Amino acid sequence: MSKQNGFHVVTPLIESTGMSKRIGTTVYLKMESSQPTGSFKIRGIGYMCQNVASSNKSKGVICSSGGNAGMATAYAARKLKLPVTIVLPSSTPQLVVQKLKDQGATVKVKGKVWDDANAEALRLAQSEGLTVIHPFNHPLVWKGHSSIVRELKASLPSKPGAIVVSVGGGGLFCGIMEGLDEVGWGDVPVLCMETVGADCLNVARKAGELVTLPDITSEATCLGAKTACQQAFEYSKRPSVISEVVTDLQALEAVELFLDEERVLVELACGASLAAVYSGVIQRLQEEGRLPKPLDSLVMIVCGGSSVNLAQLQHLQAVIRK
Ligand SMILES: COC[C@H](NCc1c(COP(=O)(O)O)cnc(C)c1O)C(=O)O
Repeated sequence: MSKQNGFHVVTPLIESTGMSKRIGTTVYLKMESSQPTGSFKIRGIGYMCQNVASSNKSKGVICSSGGNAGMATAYAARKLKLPVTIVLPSSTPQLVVQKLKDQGATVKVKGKVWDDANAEALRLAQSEGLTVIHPFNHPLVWKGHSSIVRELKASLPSKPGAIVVSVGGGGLFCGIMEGLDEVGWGDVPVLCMETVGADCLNVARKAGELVTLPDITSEATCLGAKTACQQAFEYSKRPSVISEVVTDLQALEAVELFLDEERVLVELACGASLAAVYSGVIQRLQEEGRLPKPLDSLVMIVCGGSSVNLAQLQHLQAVIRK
Protein backbone atom coordinates (compact mmCIF):
# COMPACT_ATOMS: atom_id res chain seq x y z
CA MET A 1 0.00 0.00 0.00
CA SER A 2 1.64 3.25 -1.07
CA LYS A 3 2.01 6.30 1.15
CA GLN A 4 -1.02 8.11 -0.24
CA ASN A 5 -3.18 5.23 0.98
CA GLY A 6 -2.21 5.65 4.62
CA PHE A 7 0.40 6.81 7.09
CA HIS A 8 1.84 3.57 8.38
CA VAL A 9 5.38 2.32 7.94
CA VAL A 10 6.61 -1.15 6.94
CA THR A 11 7.44 -2.61 10.34
CA PRO A 12 10.32 -4.89 11.37
CA LEU A 13 9.82 -8.65 11.38
CA ILE A 14 12.32 -9.98 13.90
CA GLU A 15 12.97 -13.46 15.29
CA SER A 16 12.44 -13.88 19.03
CA THR A 17 15.09 -16.20 20.44
CA GLY A 18 13.30 -16.50 23.77
CA MET A 19 9.92 -17.33 22.30
CA SER A 20 11.40 -19.65 19.64
CA LYS A 21 13.16 -21.63 22.39
CA ARG A 22 9.93 -21.95 24.36
CA ILE A 23 7.89 -23.50 21.54
CA GLY A 24 10.61 -25.23 19.51
CA THR A 25 10.04 -23.32 16.28
CA THR A 26 10.94 -19.92 14.86
CA VAL A 27 8.75 -17.15 16.30
CA TYR A 28 8.66 -13.98 14.22
CA LEU A 29 7.62 -10.72 15.87
CA LYS A 30 5.77 -8.29 13.56
CA MET A 31 6.60 -5.11 15.43
CA GLU A 32 3.50 -2.90 15.04
CA SER A 33 4.70 -1.23 18.24
CA SER A 34 7.13 0.59 15.90
CA GLN A 35 4.33 2.37 14.03
CA PRO A 36 4.28 6.22 14.29
CA THR A 37 1.40 6.13 16.80
CA GLY A 38 2.65 3.05 18.68
CA SER A 39 0.20 0.46 17.37
CA PHE A 40 -1.05 -1.24 14.18
CA LYS A 41 -4.13 1.05 14.23
CA ILE A 42 -2.55 3.62 11.91
CA ARG A 43 -2.76 1.11 9.03
CA GLY A 44 -6.53 0.81 8.87
CA ILE A 45 -7.47 4.09 10.52
CA GLY A 46 -5.00 6.05 8.37
CA TYR A 47 -6.35 4.38 5.24
CA MET A 48 -9.94 5.23 6.21
CA CYS A 49 -9.07 8.86 7.07
CA GLN A 50 -7.27 9.21 3.74
CA ASN A 51 -10.34 7.95 1.90
CA VAL A 52 -12.67 10.21 3.87
CA ALA A 53 -10.47 13.23 3.19
CA SER A 54 -10.26 12.49 -0.53
CA SER A 55 -13.92 11.56 -1.01
CA ASN A 56 -15.68 14.56 0.51
CA LYS A 57 -15.04 17.95 2.04
CA SER A 58 -15.35 16.59 5.54
CA LYS A 59 -15.97 19.09 8.31
CA GLY A 60 -13.76 16.91 10.44
CA VAL A 61 -13.49 13.40 11.81
CA ILE A 62 -14.50 11.88 15.12
CA CYS A 63 -13.39 8.56 16.64
CA SER A 64 -14.40 6.76 19.83
CA SER A 65 -11.47 4.88 21.20
CA GLY A 66 -9.84 3.01 24.04
CA GLY A 67 -6.83 5.10 23.06
CA ASN A 68 -4.90 3.67 20.13
CA ALA A 69 -7.50 4.13 17.40
CA GLY A 70 -7.83 7.65 18.72
CA MET A 71 -4.08 8.21 18.47
CA ALA A 72 -4.13 6.94 14.89
CA THR A 73 -7.10 9.13 13.95
CA ALA A 74 -5.53 12.22 15.50
CA TYR A 75 -2.20 11.58 13.75
CA ALA A 76 -3.82 10.99 10.33
CA ALA A 77 -6.14 13.99 10.75
CA ARG A 78 -3.18 16.24 11.57
CA LYS A 79 -1.41 15.06 8.43
CA LEU A 80 -4.58 15.63 6.40
CA LYS A 81 -5.24 19.01 8.08
CA LEU A 82 -8.68 17.82 9.24
CA PRO A 83 -10.30 18.88 12.53
CA VAL A 84 -10.45 15.86 14.82
CA THR A 85 -12.38 14.92 17.96
CA ILE A 86 -11.61 11.84 20.02
CA VAL A 87 -14.06 10.47 22.59
CA LEU A 88 -12.55 8.28 25.30
CA PRO A 89 -14.07 6.30 28.17
CA SER A 90 -12.89 7.24 31.67
CA SER A 91 -10.99 3.92 31.80
CA THR A 92 -8.40 5.34 29.37
CA PRO A 93 -5.15 6.30 31.13
CA GLN A 94 -4.64 10.06 31.51
CA LEU A 95 -1.34 9.90 29.58
CA VAL A 96 -3.36 9.24 26.43
CA VAL A 97 -5.38 12.44 26.83
CA GLN A 98 -2.19 14.53 26.74
CA LYS A 99 -0.79 12.60 23.77
CA LEU A 100 -4.01 13.22 21.83
CA LYS A 101 -3.96 16.93 22.68
CA ASP A 102 -0.32 17.06 21.51
CA GLN A 103 -1.60 15.80 18.14
CA GLY A 104 -4.06 18.71 18.05
CA ALA A 105 -7.19 16.69 18.82
CA THR A 106 -10.21 17.87 20.77
CA VAL A 107 -10.60 15.25 23.50
CA LYS A 108 -13.83 14.37 25.29
CA VAL A 109 -14.25 11.76 28.03
CA LYS A 110 -17.64 10.05 28.28
CA GLY A 111 -18.71 6.96 30.20
CA LYS A 112 -16.83 4.08 31.79
CA VAL A 113 -16.17 1.81 28.80
CA TRP A 114 -15.63 2.18 25.05
CA ASP A 115 -19.30 1.50 24.23
CA ASP A 116 -20.33 4.60 26.24
CA ALA A 117 -17.74 6.74 24.44
CA ASN A 118 -18.92 5.39 21.10
CA ALA A 119 -22.53 6.37 21.79
CA GLU A 120 -21.36 9.91 22.54
CA ALA A 121 -19.20 10.01 19.39
CA LEU A 122 -22.17 9.01 17.25
CA ARG A 123 -24.30 11.73 18.90
CA LEU A 124 -21.64 14.39 18.31
CA ALA A 125 -21.08 13.25 14.71
CA GLN A 126 -24.79 13.78 14.09
CA SER A 127 -25.01 17.15 15.82
CA GLU A 128 -21.74 18.58 14.47
CA GLY A 129 -21.69 16.98 11.00
CA LEU A 130 -18.47 15.08 11.62
CA THR A 131 -17.36 11.91 9.81
CA VAL A 132 -17.17 8.85 12.08
CA ILE A 133 -13.95 6.85 11.99
CA HIS A 134 -14.87 3.52 13.60
CA PRO A 135 -12.03 1.97 15.64
CA PHE A 136 -12.65 -1.57 14.39
CA ASN A 137 -15.86 -2.07 12.45
CA HIS A 138 -15.39 -0.83 8.87
CA PRO A 139 -14.18 -2.44 5.61
CA LEU A 140 -11.68 0.38 4.98
CA VAL A 141 -10.14 -0.23 8.42
CA TRP A 142 -9.86 -3.98 7.71
CA LYS A 143 -8.38 -3.24 4.26
CA GLY A 144 -5.73 -1.01 5.81
CA HIS A 145 -4.87 -3.59 8.45
CA SER A 146 -4.55 -6.29 5.77
CA SER A 147 -1.31 -4.61 4.64
CA ILE A 148 0.34 -6.46 7.53
CA VAL A 149 -0.12 -9.78 5.69
CA ARG A 150 1.25 -8.43 2.41
CA GLU A 151 4.38 -7.42 4.32
CA LEU A 152 4.58 -10.89 5.91
CA LYS A 153 4.26 -12.50 2.47
CA ALA A 154 7.15 -10.35 1.22
CA SER A 155 9.38 -11.04 4.25
CA LEU A 156 8.80 -14.62 5.42
CA PRO A 157 10.81 -17.47 3.86
CA SER A 158 7.62 -19.56 3.70
CA LYS A 159 3.96 -19.69 4.75
CA PRO A 160 3.71 -19.37 8.58
CA GLY A 161 2.53 -22.27 10.72
CA ALA A 162 0.17 -19.96 12.65
CA ILE A 163 -0.49 -16.27 13.39
CA VAL A 164 -1.42 -14.83 16.80
CA VAL A 165 -3.57 -11.68 17.11
CA SER A 166 -5.23 -9.81 19.95
CA VAL A 167 -8.97 -9.17 19.66
CA GLY A 168 -10.90 -6.19 21.00
CA GLY A 169 -13.74 -5.47 18.57
CA GLY A 170 -12.15 -7.68 15.92
CA GLY A 171 -10.85 -5.14 13.39
CA LEU A 172 -7.25 -6.35 13.46
CA PHE A 173 -8.45 -9.95 13.19
CA CYS A 174 -10.62 -9.06 10.17
CA GLY A 175 -7.69 -7.33 8.49
CA ILE A 176 -5.44 -10.34 9.03
CA MET A 177 -8.09 -12.74 7.66
CA GLU A 178 -8.69 -10.50 4.60
CA GLY A 179 -4.95 -10.34 3.97
CA LEU A 180 -4.50 -14.11 4.34
CA ASP A 181 -7.28 -14.76 1.81
CA GLU A 182 -5.71 -12.20 -0.53
CA VAL A 183 -2.23 -13.80 -0.55
CA GLY A 184 -3.50 -17.38 -0.73
CA TRP A 185 -2.77 -18.27 2.91
CA GLY A 186 -6.42 -18.77 3.89
CA ASP A 187 -5.59 -22.11 5.56
CA VAL A 188 -3.07 -20.63 8.04
CA PRO A 189 -4.32 -21.14 11.61
CA VAL A 190 -5.13 -17.83 13.35
CA LEU A 191 -5.11 -17.75 17.15
CA CYS A 192 -7.37 -14.98 18.52
CA MET A 193 -6.34 -13.91 22.01
CA GLU A 194 -8.51 -12.00 24.51
CA THR A 195 -8.43 -11.36 28.24
CA VAL A 196 -10.99 -12.53 30.80
CA GLY A 197 -13.55 -9.73 31.10
CA ALA A 198 -12.89 -8.44 27.56
CA ASP A 199 -13.61 -11.70 25.75
CA CYS A 200 -16.53 -10.75 23.50
CA LEU A 201 -15.39 -12.93 20.58
CA ASN A 202 -14.70 -16.02 22.69
CA VAL A 203 -18.12 -15.72 24.36
CA ALA A 204 -19.78 -15.28 20.95
CA ARG A 205 -17.97 -18.37 19.59
CA LYS A 206 -19.25 -20.45 22.52
CA ALA A 207 -22.80 -19.04 22.22
CA GLY A 208 -22.92 -19.47 18.45
CA GLU A 209 -24.09 -15.85 18.08
CA LEU A 210 -22.87 -12.32 18.82
CA VAL A 211 -23.09 -11.59 22.55
CA THR A 212 -22.82 -8.22 24.32
CA LEU A 213 -20.80 -8.54 27.51
CA PRO A 214 -22.50 -7.06 30.62
CA ASP A 215 -19.36 -5.04 31.39
CA ILE A 216 -15.64 -4.83 30.70
CA THR A 217 -13.81 -6.09 33.79
CA SER A 218 -10.34 -6.59 32.31
CA GLU A 219 -7.60 -4.03 32.87
CA ALA A 220 -6.78 -4.47 29.17
CA THR A 221 -9.18 -1.64 28.39
CA CYS A 222 -7.95 -1.37 24.81
CA LEU A 223 -9.62 -4.74 24.24
CA GLY A 224 -12.75 -3.34 25.86
CA ALA A 225 -15.48 -3.60 23.22
CA LYS A 226 -18.55 -5.30 24.70
CA THR A 227 -19.54 -6.76 21.31
CA ALA A 228 -17.33 -8.08 18.53
CA CYS A 229 -18.08 -6.85 15.01
CA GLN A 230 -20.21 -9.13 12.86
CA GLN A 231 -17.43 -9.71 10.34
CA ALA A 232 -15.08 -10.95 13.06
CA PHE A 233 -17.77 -13.33 14.27
CA GLU A 234 -18.24 -14.68 10.73
CA TYR A 235 -14.48 -15.21 10.27
CA SER A 236 -14.30 -16.87 13.70
CA LYS A 237 -16.52 -19.71 12.43
CA ARG A 238 -13.74 -20.93 10.12
CA PRO A 239 -11.99 -24.16 11.23
CA SER A 240 -8.61 -22.39 10.87
CA VAL A 241 -9.55 -19.93 13.63
CA ILE A 242 -8.89 -20.68 17.31
CA SER A 243 -10.14 -18.44 20.13
CA GLU A 244 -8.43 -18.43 23.54
CA VAL A 245 -8.60 -16.27 26.67
CA VAL A 246 -5.94 -15.44 29.26
CA THR A 247 -6.16 -13.65 32.59
CA ASP A 248 -4.98 -10.10 33.20
CA LEU A 249 -2.16 -11.58 35.32
CA GLN A 250 -1.00 -13.77 32.43
CA ALA A 251 -1.13 -10.75 30.10
CA LEU A 252 0.83 -8.67 32.64
CA GLU A 253 3.46 -11.39 33.10
CA ALA A 254 3.79 -11.52 29.30
CA VAL A 255 4.31 -7.74 29.11
CA GLU A 256 7.01 -7.98 31.80
CA LEU A 257 8.78 -10.92 30.11
CA PHE A 258 8.64 -9.21 26.72
CA LEU A 259 10.15 -6.06 28.24
CA ASP A 260 12.95 -8.14 29.78
CA GLU A 261 13.67 -10.34 26.75
CA GLU A 262 12.87 -8.06 23.80
CA ARG A 263 13.35 -4.64 25.47
CA VAL A 264 10.00 -3.26 24.24
CA LEU A 265 7.15 -2.06 26.47
CA VAL A 266 3.66 -2.88 25.20
CA GLU A 267 0.10 -2.64 26.56
CA LEU A 268 -1.83 -5.41 28.33
CA ALA A 269 -3.88 -5.68 25.12
CA CYS A 270 -0.70 -6.85 23.39
CA GLY A 271 0.28 -8.97 26.39
CA ALA A 272 -2.81 -11.08 25.68
CA SER A 273 -1.16 -12.25 22.44
CA LEU A 274 2.31 -12.60 23.92
CA ALA A 275 0.81 -14.80 26.66
CA ALA A 276 -0.07 -17.35 23.95
CA VAL A 277 3.62 -18.31 24.08
CA TYR A 278 4.70 -17.15 27.53
CA SER A 279 1.71 -18.78 29.32
CA GLY A 280 1.81 -22.04 27.38
CA VAL A 281 -1.38 -21.66 25.31
CA ILE A 282 0.41 -22.70 22.10
CA GLN A 283 1.94 -25.72 23.81
CA ARG A 284 -1.47 -26.78 25.23
CA LEU A 285 -3.14 -26.43 21.82
CA GLN A 286 -0.42 -28.65 20.35
CA GLU A 287 -0.97 -31.29 23.06
CA GLU A 288 -4.72 -31.14 22.30
CA GLY A 289 -3.97 -31.65 18.61
CA ARG A 290 -5.51 -28.28 17.71
CA LEU A 291 -2.20 -26.96 16.39
CA PRO A 292 0.49 -28.99 14.56
CA LYS A 293 3.61 -30.00 16.52
CA PRO A 294 6.10 -28.76 15.58
CA LEU A 295 4.72 -25.62 13.95
CA ASP A 296 6.52 -24.58 10.74
CA SER A 297 6.86 -21.13 12.34
CA LEU A 298 4.76 -18.69 14.38
CA VAL A 299 4.04 -15.04 13.63
CA MET A 300 3.18 -12.91 16.66
CA ILE A 301 1.45 -9.63 15.75
CA VAL A 302 2.98 -7.30 18.34
CA CYS A 303 0.06 -4.88 18.26
CA GLY A 304 1.86 -2.51 20.63
CA GLY A 305 -0.20 0.26 22.22
CA SER A 306 0.73 3.74 23.35
CA SER A 307 -1.42 3.82 26.50
CA VAL A 308 1.46 2.56 28.61
CA ASN A 309 4.59 3.98 30.23
CA LEU A 310 6.60 2.96 33.30
CA ALA A 311 4.18 4.62 35.72
CA GLN A 312 1.17 2.96 34.05
CA LEU A 313 2.94 -0.42 34.15
CA GLN A 314 3.62 0.03 37.87
CA HIS A 315 -0.05 0.96 38.40
CA LEU A 316 -1.16 -2.22 36.57
CA GLN A 317 1.29 -4.33 38.58
CA ALA A 318 -0.23 -2.97 41.81
CA VAL A 319 -3.85 -3.37 40.67
CA ILE A 320 -3.52 -6.83 39.09
CA ARG A 321 -1.34 -8.26 41.85
CA LYS A 322 -3.26 -6.77 44.79
C1 LIG B 1 -11.77 -0.55 22.79
O1 LIG B 1 -10.61 -0.14 22.11
C2 LIG B 1 -10.54 -0.52 20.77
C3 LIG B 1 -9.23 -0.06 20.13
N1 LIG B 1 -8.09 -0.82 20.61
C4 LIG B 1 -7.92 -2.07 20.02
C5 LIG B 1 -6.60 -2.75 20.21
C6 LIG B 1 -6.48 -4.12 19.88
C7 LIG B 1 -7.65 -4.90 19.34
O2 LIG B 1 -7.98 -4.40 18.07
P1 LIG B 1 -9.47 -4.59 17.49
O3 LIG B 1 -9.80 -6.04 17.67
O4 LIG B 1 -10.37 -3.70 18.32
O5 LIG B 1 -9.34 -4.16 16.07
C8 LIG B 1 -5.28 -4.77 20.04
N2 LIG B 1 -4.20 -4.13 20.52
C9 LIG B 1 -4.25 -2.82 20.86
C10 LIG B 1 -3.01 -2.16 21.40
C11 LIG B 1 -5.46 -2.09 20.70
O6 LIG B 1 -5.52 -0.78 21.05
C12 LIG B 1 -9.01 1.42 20.34
O7 LIG B 1 -7.85 1.81 20.55
O8 LIG B 1 -9.98 2.17 20.21
